[in-house]
Amino acid sequence: FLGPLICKDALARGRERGLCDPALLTRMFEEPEWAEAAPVAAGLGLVTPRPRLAATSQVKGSKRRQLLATLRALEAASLSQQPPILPGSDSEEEEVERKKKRPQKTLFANASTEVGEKKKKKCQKQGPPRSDSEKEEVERKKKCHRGALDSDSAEQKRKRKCQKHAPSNPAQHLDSVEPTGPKTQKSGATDDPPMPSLGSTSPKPPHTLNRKQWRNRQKNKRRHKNKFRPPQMPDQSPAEVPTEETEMPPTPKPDSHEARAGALRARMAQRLDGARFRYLNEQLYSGPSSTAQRLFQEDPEAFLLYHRGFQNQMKKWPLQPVDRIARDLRQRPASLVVADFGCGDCRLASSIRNPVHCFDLASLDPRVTVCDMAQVPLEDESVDVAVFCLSLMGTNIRDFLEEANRVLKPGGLLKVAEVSSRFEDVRTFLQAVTKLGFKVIFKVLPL
Ligand SMILES: C[S@@+](CC[C@H](N)C(=O)[O-])C[C@H]1O[C@@H](n2cnc3c(N)ncnc32)[C@H](O)[C@@H]1O
Repeated sequence: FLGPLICKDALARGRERGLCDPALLTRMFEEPEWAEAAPVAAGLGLVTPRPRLAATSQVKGSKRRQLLATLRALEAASLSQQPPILPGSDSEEEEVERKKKRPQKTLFANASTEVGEKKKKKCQKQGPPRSDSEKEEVERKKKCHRGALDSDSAEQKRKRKCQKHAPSNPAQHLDSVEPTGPKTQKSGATDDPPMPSLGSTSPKPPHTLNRKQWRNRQKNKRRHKNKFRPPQMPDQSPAEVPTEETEMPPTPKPDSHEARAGALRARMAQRLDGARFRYLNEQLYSGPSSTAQRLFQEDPEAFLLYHRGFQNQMKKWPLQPVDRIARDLRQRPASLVVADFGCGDCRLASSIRNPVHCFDLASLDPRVTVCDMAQVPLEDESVDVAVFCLSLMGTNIRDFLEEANRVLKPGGLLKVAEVSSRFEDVRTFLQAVTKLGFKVIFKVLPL
């Protein structure tokens, strides 16, 4: 920053023109990283997610194809075996019939075909020798079923989970558990004969294979959903897998996805604000102050946006020029009247005890007098200190300096703070200011 303190020379108030050429001034805020920020953000936001989505859908597609192939193989195996059903065989159909007698367990068992399979296998291992009596068979199966349930705590947990979710879609469970009505070995053998499980050798009538197919299909659907279907990216309609929707617990993935999306949106919004700030900044520097005044009058939002961007930039600076000016002024009498040209949010007025006239193109604070600082509503020779802190914008800065010269008392102080890149040649600028009637007391470069 350049911080010249320029003392007004009362004898040199001739206001010689043409010596403070705006062409000598370059623009603020042209640091390369500012210009590069927006493209970097666009790359992050638009390019990155695409390959990730494509890869996910490919994996899902291949897994689904694998599952379908497995399903077809299972169905083909069942059809080709067509084992004869034996009285008292421990088939899945019988398992279903037992489940029907105990509604809660039935709900569980049918909510998870995988669990049903495990139970059936345990029954086959643990169950007593088969009896010719249907009653004994039923009793044996009940015992077996209970034993399986008691011995597998993980299974019970799953059961409870399924029972918990069951009411959310009772129709599905009803359809799954009791497609043919009440369950007994007899009824299963007549109306809807039991089907052999995958590992079972129990003979089954051919016409019951459809049921087996149906069960396998349900099981594979559940497996597919539980293992491969991320909840945040459903690829099946609810009608296809109604129970799975209730079985799937919310995972942190959707939340983190939402959080990432939110953060990305915030970043993009911030980048967009930055781009709009740079655009407005360019407008302020590249035209006369009257154009800037019109811009903010027609679009007050633009002024807010400009200052939001300015504040964001200021946060990155190690030193706020306005704070440096305030510090200097605090070492002077508080009775000095100050005029802050381009005051922004009145930070200077808030930092010192002096009376401060605040001027800006729009108002961020009640203390601001909205005007073009090329013409401020002050009497000639009415202020002790005129301040331009990062506000020498526009192509008519000579007008601003002449206005400051007008309102300053003889011997008053003109304080200017600018980024050094604003000036193509600082010495030339100071010479021009001198010819306007000021005497350079000191300058700090950089600040
Ligand atoms: C970069 S900001 C600096 C604000 C404040 N001086 C600071 O240092 O925090 C520049 C300010 O000058 C104001 N400004 C620029 N040209 C102006 C003009 N012709 N008349 C009044 N204010 C102007 C802008 O609106 C803006 O608020």
